[in-house]
Amino acid sequence: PKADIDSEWTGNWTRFVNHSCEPNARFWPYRVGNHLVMVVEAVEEILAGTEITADYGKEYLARYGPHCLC
Ligand SMILES: C[S@@+](CC[C@H](N)C(=O)[O-])C[C@H]1O[C@@H](n2cnc3c(N)ncnc32)[C@H](O)[C@@H]1O
Repeated sequence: PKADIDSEWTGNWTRFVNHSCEPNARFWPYRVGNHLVMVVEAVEEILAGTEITADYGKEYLARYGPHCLC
């Protein structure tokens, strides 16, 4: 099943994760009991002060426009 998570109006710090074609983290779904949660998981060492980015995926970019700056 597919689900959309919209963080436009509420959320935590993860709502500020921007897209990158060379991301240092990824959105990764986990099921916790009956809940589907999305975690932000590092895919490489991220030094303090580095912007955390993730690949939004083709579907998002096709729908909302190419935000890719690389
Ligand atoms: C989840 S929000 C990310 C946080 C947002 N930049 C902010 O300051 O609230 C997603 C939105 O951020 C912007 N965005 C994300 N990645 C971007 C990028 N690489 N270049 C330009 N805009 C980006 C787009 O407007 C996108 O719809």
